[in-house]
Amino acid sequence: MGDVGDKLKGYTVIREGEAEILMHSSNTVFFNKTQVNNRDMSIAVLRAFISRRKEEHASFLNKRVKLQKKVSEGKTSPVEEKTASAMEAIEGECEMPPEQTLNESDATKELSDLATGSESTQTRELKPPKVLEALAASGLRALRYAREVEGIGQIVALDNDKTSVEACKRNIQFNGSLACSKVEAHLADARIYMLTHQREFDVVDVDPYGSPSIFLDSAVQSVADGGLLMCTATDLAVLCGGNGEVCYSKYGSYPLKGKYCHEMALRILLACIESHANRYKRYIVPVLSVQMDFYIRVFVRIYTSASAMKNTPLKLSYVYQCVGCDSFHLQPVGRTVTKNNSVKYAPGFGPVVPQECMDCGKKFNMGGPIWSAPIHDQEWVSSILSGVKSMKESYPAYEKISAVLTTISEELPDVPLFVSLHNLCATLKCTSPSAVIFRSAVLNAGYRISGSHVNPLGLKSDAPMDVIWDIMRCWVKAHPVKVQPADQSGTVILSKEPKLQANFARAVASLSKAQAKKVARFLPNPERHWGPKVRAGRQITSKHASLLGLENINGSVRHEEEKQASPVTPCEPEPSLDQENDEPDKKRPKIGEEHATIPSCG
Ligand SMILES: C[S@@+](CC[C@H](N)C(=O)[O-])C[C@H]1O[C@@H](n2cnc3c(N)ncnc32)[C@H](O)[C@@H]1O
Ligand SMILES: [Zn+2]
Repeated sequence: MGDVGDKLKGYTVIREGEAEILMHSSNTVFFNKTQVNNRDMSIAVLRAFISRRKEEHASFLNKRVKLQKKVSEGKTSPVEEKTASAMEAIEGECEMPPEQTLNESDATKELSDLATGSESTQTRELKPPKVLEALAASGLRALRYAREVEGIGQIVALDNDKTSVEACKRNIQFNGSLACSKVEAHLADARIYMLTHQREFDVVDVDPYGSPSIFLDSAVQSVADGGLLMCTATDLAVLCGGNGEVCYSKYGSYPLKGKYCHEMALRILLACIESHANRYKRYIVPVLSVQMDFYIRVFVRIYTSASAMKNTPLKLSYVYQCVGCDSFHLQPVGRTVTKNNSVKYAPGFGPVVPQECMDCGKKFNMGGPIWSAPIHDQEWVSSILSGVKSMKESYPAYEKISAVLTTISEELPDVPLFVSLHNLCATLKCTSPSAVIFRSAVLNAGYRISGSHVNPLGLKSDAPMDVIWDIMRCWVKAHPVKVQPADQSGTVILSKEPKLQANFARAVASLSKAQAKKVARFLPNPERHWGPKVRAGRQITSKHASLLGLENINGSVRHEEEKQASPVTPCEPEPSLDQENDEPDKKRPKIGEEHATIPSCG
């Protein structure tokens, strides 16, 4: 007992979910308790992945039995024969990637799926999923996966920091025999490890300090076919347009400042992962993409198919955003042309906008390319949400993650980005209609509308911008504004007569389901300073203190290091919570109109 007591001297035990870690008072290994939301959400997705994988495997076996029956009866078409032999080759663990054993042009999607299913779905026996936690720090996440996710297989936890790996090993021991049998920790550079373990992991988790960009190329190669890549980015200031060139150099896309910048950040990250995957004839299918607290996190499945990869340009778009009125328009990167039953790929027609904004006459900034296809799979979202609700007690961050998932479940899946009601009103300098009234006018005009999980004031709609402005013109007719200078965007917009007569009568569907059921959608932070932590081992400066709060840095400020660059540049959170009648925001400076240097989100 004395020995154990001595060994634990200077440590405190931190418990999250089922796992416990030892944290030394010197706190040299990274730990941020605010990431409980991130870890809970990942556990929820992992659970859904495991059950989905079982269903897919059962369906694969079923289809294969049917196909084999057809083969033995000699009733197969040429495509089915090829599929059957491809499946045999897969079972015989041939070296060739499955998609190369098929003639891609004539194999039907379903049959090709049968032949190219994930390695684990290809064999009779479904092995428990192997997980890589590429940037593990204390190992808390890996330990929670091991202890809380039923049916999980081996978990490899990596870190390139010796102290972190030692702490991780100690924590594995501390969590008992189950943890010891499932989790192993290694000192390694994650990039090299992933590159030398190609397609080996059913799940790869990348949770870095700041940007994941340097890990993406090897991460997409390390995921098995049909496997899941989970990836965090905390560099929101970069992704949200604080420094467009840096974003371009890291992610290959230009961000735009605006109320939708957090959703744009998610879409930039997805486009970037897709571009790395494409290099290896792979492509992504997003399952869930979330912005929470001070970071974004995406969950995507990765598949291999040279033919499916040709669809990538159809899933990407540039974004034209007006510098005057913030109207935005998507410019697809590619398109398809169908001729005599054959599909050909071509560059997108453009530009989709004239030189001057059709609404206010100002110029456009062009951002992107972004991922403009759906960022969530709504079937997955429902099953993750119902899984979370059925195991409420096992999620320490239940309230937060169920609120986020509920809002996501109501997002229009096929509408990228959104308008902000306050922003529209700020442009026109008018009072704001309530969200319910505005939603009603959009619905009454025959369009769809939903909220957005990234912004309580964001409204997603398939209504074109001219319809949105017509609705606002009609609103202003009933709620007049003071005369403004002639060159202002709002004045130009209001000088045109609306083509559409907006109907503001309350529409039945104008309340979101969550609002109707009075389910919380946006929760305040549980504590003050619920934000990012500095890199472990970094000297704390008073700059960090002002960013993170004294509590989060144990009060240890080193004043002489004031000039050192800050590793964290958190993006300001949106201020209001489900407020529908607030005054419009002050307009932010526009890129291209003024020299905006603040790394804010909008
Ligand atoms: C944000 S922390 C990870 C937190 C952890 N995932 C959790 O949930 O608590 C990032 C970790 O990545 C490690 N790291 C940074 N670069 C790395 C690399 N190239 N290879 C492996 N680990 C790396 C750092 O030492 C640090 O411990
Ligand atoms: Zn405009």
